[in-house]
Amino acid sequence: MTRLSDIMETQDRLLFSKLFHKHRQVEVTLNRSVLAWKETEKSRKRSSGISNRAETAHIHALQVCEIVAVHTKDDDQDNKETRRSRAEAKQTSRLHPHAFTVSYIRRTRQHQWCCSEVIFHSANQALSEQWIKVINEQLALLTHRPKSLLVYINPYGGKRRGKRIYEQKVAPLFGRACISTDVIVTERANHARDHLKTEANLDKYDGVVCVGGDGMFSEILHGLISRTQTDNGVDPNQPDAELVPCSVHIGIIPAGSTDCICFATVGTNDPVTSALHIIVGDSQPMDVCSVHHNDSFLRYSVSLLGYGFYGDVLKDSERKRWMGPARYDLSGVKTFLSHNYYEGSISFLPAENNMGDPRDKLQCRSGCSVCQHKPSSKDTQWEMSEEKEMSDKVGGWRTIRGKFIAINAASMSCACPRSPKGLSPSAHLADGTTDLILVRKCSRLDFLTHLLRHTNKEDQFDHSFVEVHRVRRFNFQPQQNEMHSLEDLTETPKKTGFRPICSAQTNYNYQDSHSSWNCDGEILPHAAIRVSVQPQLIRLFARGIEEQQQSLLEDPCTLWALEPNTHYSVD
Ligand SMILES: Nc1ncnc2c1ncn2[C@@H]1O[C@H](COP(=O)(O)OP(=O)(O)OP(=O)(O)O)[C@@H](O)[C@H]1O
Repeated sequence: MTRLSDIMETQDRLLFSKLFHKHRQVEVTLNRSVLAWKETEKSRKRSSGISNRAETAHIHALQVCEIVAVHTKDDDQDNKETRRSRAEAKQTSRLHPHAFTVSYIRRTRQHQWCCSEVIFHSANQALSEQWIKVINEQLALLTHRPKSLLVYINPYGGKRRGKRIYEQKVAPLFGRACISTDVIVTERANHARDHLKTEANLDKYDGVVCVGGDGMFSEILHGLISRTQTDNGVDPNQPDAELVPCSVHIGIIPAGSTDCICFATVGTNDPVTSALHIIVGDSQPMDVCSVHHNDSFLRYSVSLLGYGFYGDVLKDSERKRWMGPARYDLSGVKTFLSHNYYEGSISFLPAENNMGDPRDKLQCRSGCSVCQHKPSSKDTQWEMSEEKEMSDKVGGWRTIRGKFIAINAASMSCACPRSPKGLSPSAHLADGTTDLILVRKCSRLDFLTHLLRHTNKEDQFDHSFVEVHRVRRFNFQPQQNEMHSLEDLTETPKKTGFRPICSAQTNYNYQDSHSSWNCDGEILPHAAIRVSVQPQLIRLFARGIEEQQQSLLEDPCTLWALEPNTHYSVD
């Protein structure tokens, strides 16, 4: 941890002045990293012996990189104050009429951020203007901050509030941070994807922002990746092609009914928090799985690829769209009771041992060390050798044939408010791997126990019928023409009391005998697929989920260690 005092002492002061804040005189210091102010009046009183905590100073500080903007104070800002403080404010304004406002990020709760303000007054106009100029010069050095954004709004996502959310909560913040925007309100599904693919002049923008849910994010993802490959002459139909990373960042303003990608990368679904991550130019790399059937490209996935249980739930729920979000619950129960398993063969290229393990309890957090590991030349050779090996040989591809209730590939934890740990609690956003979870056929009760463990603290992989592998690639080939209900397994069928709602079929055809792949909420048209993780193919305006320390919530400036007899805080 860096101490605030170290930063204050080691970095050269850019500016130091006595200004007024909340009607008190304060000593304000700016250096490259920190803006800090100390109440001089308070410390004078104390040092005159009135308080026995004579040495105590109350220092407020904020990081320059978390300043949103600085500008001349608006006249109506004083109106927010109480009657008494309004009178004091009037007096301060009379004596020190020149003021500037610093807008900055304040952490509230549950990973949420808000935009707060601190106002400094001065009697001297030139001094006030100098402060604005020098702080702006420091902000201009933060070159990773976006200046120009292309925004797509899905007006029909979630509760149809996308446009209002953007106009009321996000646009004013972008305006304050002097970010210019071109806004497109979509007129049909795939409007944003097609516009990005062919028309958008991406050279003009530092980022693309989507206002909507996961479906809308997926449109932006597909449009941007496709455009980048076309511009670089890469054929996305080649399953082994190494895709070119997108140079433009993606921002997500959550306004859908499912906002899992936002939740997984920011830790909360709050439009203001997301807007602030965009403004400060946060950058979170993210792996993307490319999914192929033979030599044709199907889709990209960043969160969950699920065959069997999750595929069946999605397929069934699509028929019940009229029910709204409740359809997922009904289809979940129905699919659980149907208790189908599917036979097939899965081969995969395991990640190297130094890439961690899905059960190591190391969660992917902001600045994750696992995601910062760059593939070594050995890793690369390993990948190159993959086509030669289709055996069970240790160190190369492995093949498992069997009967599975579910096959899931989680490229991130897939945590959401309903399943706080997610499908694979230790999956990483950007380590170049996906966690392949195989749930073999088992009893209903066993499967229920496994499912329930997604909602509590128990290890959902600690079952004899579940195995999990961290992999770089995998292929799935379904067994032809077979589908069973587990009811049919015993030679003399037992009455379990659970009659399948969908009765087991006797006349099989291809469509009915296979499950479907649920690819980030979309059904894939083929069961036989090849999946390749494309490491860090995109970057989001996010920083991953920050570790939350209680002290940090109470006082964001405890980012730095506290000094004895000195209080550091942010208003
Ligand atoms: N103008 C539009 N009209 C109709 N559909 C649109 C429009 N713009 C985008 N879409 C589509 O709407 C779908 C759902 O949007 P979005 O993800 O924003 O909301 P959502 O409520 O989370 O949706 P869902 O829960 O159904 O995934 C997306 O797949 C997107 O392609």
